[in-house]
Amino acid sequence: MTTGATTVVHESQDELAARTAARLAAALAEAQAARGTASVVLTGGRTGGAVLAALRDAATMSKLDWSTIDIYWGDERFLPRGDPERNETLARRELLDHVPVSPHRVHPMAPSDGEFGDDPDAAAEAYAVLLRDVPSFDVCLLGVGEEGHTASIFPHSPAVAETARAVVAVRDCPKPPPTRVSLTLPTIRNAERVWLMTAGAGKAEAVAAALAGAEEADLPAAGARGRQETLWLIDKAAAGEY
Ligand SMILES: O=C1O[C@H](COP(=O)(O)O)[C@@H](O)[C@H](O)[C@H]1O
Repeated sequence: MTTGATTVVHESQDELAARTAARLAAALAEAQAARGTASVVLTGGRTGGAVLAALRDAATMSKLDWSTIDIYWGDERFLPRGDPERNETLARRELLDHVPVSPHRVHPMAPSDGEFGDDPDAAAEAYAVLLRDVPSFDVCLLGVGEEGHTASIFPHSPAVAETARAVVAVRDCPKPPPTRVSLTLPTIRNAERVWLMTAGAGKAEAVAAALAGAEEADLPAAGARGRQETLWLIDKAAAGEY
């Protein structure tokens, strides 16, 4: 259930992307000022991609030391390296190829032609091992699907009920591609700030249900929240304001 969440409604998807990019740059700069490093979990999807593209252009970007930012993913489509459908490919195209990140601080989930071969369980387990050394994420960016999925946690799936593992393989997804790797809700809830970002009238029903307190089994996005902050960053259409 979504409790203690704040909703910020933007005029349009473009404004949502620009304002969220500036908000993200500020949050990461704050973490760097406090600790010398920062960490962010990226998401795929249309809004996620638009935010990354906007971050490239954000005025506040120059305040960031990209070399000390650790970059993770909330979910990945289990496809070959470089596949255009991979969330990693999207993030590299929209942002990472354009900023001076440290390659050793970029932590993609394994592709289906990587070291674990075509075994999403092994890829998920390896990512969980990697995360054992990560006390908490500063910011976890998430998208929201029409049916309320977030990361690759779909309604009434084994992933939404997972409480023991940090990362799981996801099979038979209703949205293609069918095989994915995803953080679980307990891992997402360990992030300091969780920002759910979505736009368009097609998302209005899911947003309204989540904010009204839907059960996470029915609507996984309703179970995503941060330790310090939970923000729903949406446009007017997703807010049901036409
Ligand atoms: O499949 C996915 O979809 C969601 C939402 O995408 P959108 O295009 O409807 O904004 C995304 O957050 C997730 O990372 C991705 O794998």
